[in-house]
Amino acid sequence: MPIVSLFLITIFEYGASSLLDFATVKLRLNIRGKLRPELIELCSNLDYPCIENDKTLDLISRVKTNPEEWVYKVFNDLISLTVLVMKVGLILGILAYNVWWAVLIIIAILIPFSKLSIISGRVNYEANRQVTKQQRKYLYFGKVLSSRDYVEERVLFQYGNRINEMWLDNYEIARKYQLKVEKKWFIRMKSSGFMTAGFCIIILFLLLAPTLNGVISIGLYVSFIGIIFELIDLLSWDLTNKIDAMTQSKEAVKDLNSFLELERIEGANIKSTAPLKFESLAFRNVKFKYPNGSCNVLQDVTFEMKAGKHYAFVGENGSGKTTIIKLIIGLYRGYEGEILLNGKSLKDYKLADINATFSNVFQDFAKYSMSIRDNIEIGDINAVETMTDEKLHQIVEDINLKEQIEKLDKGLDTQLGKINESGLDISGGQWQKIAIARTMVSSAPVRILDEPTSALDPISESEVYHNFQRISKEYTTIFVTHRLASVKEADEIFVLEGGTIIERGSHKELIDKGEKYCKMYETQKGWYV
Ligand SMILES: Nc1ncnc2c1ncn2[C@@H]1O[C@H](COP(=O)(O)OP(=O)(O)OP(=O)(O)O)[C@@H](O)[C@H]1O
Repeated sequence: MPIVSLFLITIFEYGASSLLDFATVKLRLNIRGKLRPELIELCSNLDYPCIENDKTLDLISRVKTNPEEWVYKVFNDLISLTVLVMKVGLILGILAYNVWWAVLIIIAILIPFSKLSIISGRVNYEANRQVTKQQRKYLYFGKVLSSRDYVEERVLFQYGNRINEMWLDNYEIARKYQLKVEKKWFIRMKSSGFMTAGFCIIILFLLLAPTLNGVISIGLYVSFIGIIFELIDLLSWDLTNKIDAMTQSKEAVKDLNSFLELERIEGANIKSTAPLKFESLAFRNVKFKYPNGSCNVLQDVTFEMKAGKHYAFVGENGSGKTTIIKLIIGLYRGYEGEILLNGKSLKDYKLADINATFSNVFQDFAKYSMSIRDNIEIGDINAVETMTDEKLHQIVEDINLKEQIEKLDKGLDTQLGKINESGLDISGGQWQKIAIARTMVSSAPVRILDEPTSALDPISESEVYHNFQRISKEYTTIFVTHRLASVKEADEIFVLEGGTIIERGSHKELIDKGEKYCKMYETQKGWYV
């Protein structure tokens, strides 16, 4: 019987541990499969100011680094802690049955040490938070040193050593901080372990007297020695360690909750399929300060735009042109004053409606490592299925890219960027033309181009402008530009300075006025004469 039992137990032990390994792998994969896609979707719905905020960025980066590990750890730590508590409880129970006062002493020691472990877990996770902050910096410098986006300047300026130093500085701060916290943690844990061991040994000494007096038998005393040493092992390291790990996991889950509570945009990633009929857009005494900024970058901005007209914002660097565009397309809602779309506050519109009303090309437009076709089609995400080659060919002709695309073996299906092996690397100006094409493909009634032709050669620039204006006749257009020659045709030009509109009118009116705009225009004209 004993041999058969031993055999069965061995088989069970082996089978159970293999089963547990399998279940663990499956659980991990399941958590990953559920959590990752949801996190990615939640990230893409984040309100724009959240993405610009330093603290939120750190939170996102912590949450995105192995979130499934933390969730799995909480589950795993909870099970191991339960097993440990049961073990300790059983040993204490045996001890209590024989010498109840020893158990009271042990419990009295356990309470402060458990608290210490909880504090230590929090400190450790806080260290993790600090390290992520530093990590974001050194990862950035690492990217500057290795990414191909920086390669030309890296070679030209030979700044490798300097950036390497910056990388090392930030890396060292993170490393030293972590080391300091881990040292403290080790000393704290070890000393509490030694103290627990000390107290347990004192109990053994105290039990000597009743043993010598015959109250406790020698056999029982010997088994107490075994039990107490087992307890020392569990209490001095395992239990405190587990409580610490559990607290860290709890903090990570708190982070996950804070991430879930971040402000999100209802209906982000959705574009209304039926764009609004655009009638007017008005700014009334709009003042605006960036969430992380110290002062207003827009001061009492007031203007009105009507459907079918062409408008332009001009002004020096930093005067607030792009900020106005960001407010128009609903990226920020924390402004003073009023922004009215068709007479109704912009804040009362769903983002899906705003998205369908405005299409724009930003100065720092994105370069997608996808085919030329996909790069253009995402400009009207609702019409991807119905987009015809004819329409796409017309657009590439309008942006002066037809000839170059025709020379490519795969034409519109040529992959751009470097993530594909056969990806084509195109020039800055060509990327810019593709970004402009995204606006042209869109059915939004208002088209915004923010500094759209900075990388274009003069011939392309004039052709793109000419074509853009020709095909945008029934649209309302808003240009932000430094090239004043390109805004001559605009119905109304707004001249910005220090976040305020200082002049407005047609090109002719502003030239006749002879003030800021006129001076800027004359200066630019002087370059060519
Ligand atoms: N995300 C931001 N957070 C804080 N301040 C910002 C942010 N973006 C811009 N600013 C500040 O707002 C002011 C206006 O910037 P904006 O980009 O609107 O100027 P701009 O007229 O478009 O300039 P440019 O002609 O150089 O493109 C600047 O002083 C800038 O430093």
